[in-house]
Amino acid sequence: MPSRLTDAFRAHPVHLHHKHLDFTSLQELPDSYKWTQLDDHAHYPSGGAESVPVIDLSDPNAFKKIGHACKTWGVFQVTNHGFPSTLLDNTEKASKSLFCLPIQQKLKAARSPDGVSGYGIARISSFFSKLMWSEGFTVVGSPVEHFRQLWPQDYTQFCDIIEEYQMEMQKLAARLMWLMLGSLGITKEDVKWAGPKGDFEGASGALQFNYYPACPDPDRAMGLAAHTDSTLLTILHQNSTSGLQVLREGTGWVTVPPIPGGLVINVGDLLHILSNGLYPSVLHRAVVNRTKHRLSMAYLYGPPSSVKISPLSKLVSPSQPPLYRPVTWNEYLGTKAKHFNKALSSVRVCAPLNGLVDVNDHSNRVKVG
Ligand SMILES: O=C(O)CCC(=O)C(=O)O
Ligand SMILES: [Fe+2]
Repeated sequence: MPSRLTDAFRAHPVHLHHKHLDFTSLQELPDSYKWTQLDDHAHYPSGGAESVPVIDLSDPNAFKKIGHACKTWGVFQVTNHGFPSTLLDNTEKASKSLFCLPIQQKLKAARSPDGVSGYGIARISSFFSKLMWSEGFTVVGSPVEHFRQLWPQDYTQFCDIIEEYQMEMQKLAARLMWLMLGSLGITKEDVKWAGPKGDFEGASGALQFNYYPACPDPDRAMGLAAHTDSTLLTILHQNSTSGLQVLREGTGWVTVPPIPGGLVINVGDLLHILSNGLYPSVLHRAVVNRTKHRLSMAYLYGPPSSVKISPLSKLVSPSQPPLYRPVTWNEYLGTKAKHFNKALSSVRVCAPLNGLVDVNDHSNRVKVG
């Protein structure tokens, strides 16, 4: 499967040059990194009293709380999720040591224009005229090829950590899928592609490490511009520096504070489609910090490559017609590579019925070029 996901990216090359990545040499924010209000959603206020729900997975009411969080926020944090904490620590250490390598070393593992794995700037950079204050590393499938270039002597220990991380994340993602779908009344019979054991056997994930160095002028810089994820769901671990923000209708940007051992769960575009628009895929971004670096690790979870994702039949009725046409993950990634934040509207077949707001129509408020 990973090779199929790789194919989707190969079909939609992104030509980015990676030469701006030596942040350590920059004492001042260059103009090419200075974002204005027009470049993003800077005109939305930050703050507000509301906060993203935190849900303890050992709480007997977790199920109900997840459904409510998905409907009203499209994002929540989980604690007591059972993901091994030493594995989180070791993976964070591995990615920190990756980003701390000299730039020339990191560039040996640079992502090629038509590739998906490797080191480089955010793929969404091509939609913006300004550069983002971050660097990234993506792993799809085995990391061995790139890790050998980064750490010729001791790459195997890093590979072991990452492979275990992918395996554990896949298990947690399947569990979260059922909690999120179950809240909509969806059972294993309704999702044939979840496989006979209901463990989403053929599903797969990409691992995205993001590093945001301390920035001399954080108020004018942008770590990662506003976007939704092209996934079913995303599981994000962040280090102790805050920076992730989600856009809350009527409130503005809300910071998702790091909580020790907590994981952030986002509804992605494909779960939005599957839920026939009931769960919004949350618009989010990362801002940067003057004195502290920030690190995040996102597990981007998607369906098997052959599966067409469309609104689940239980969620469709004459009064709730399907809002989206069926798409595979690969097709959707292609649409995203072309239309970015307008991708969801481009696969929509039906306008929301009277009185229903299309929670994901960001097209009128996102500048994409
Ligand atoms: O760094 C973060 O908190 C956000 C990362 C993110 O949104 C992504 O990798 O898609
Ligand atoms: Fe994201």
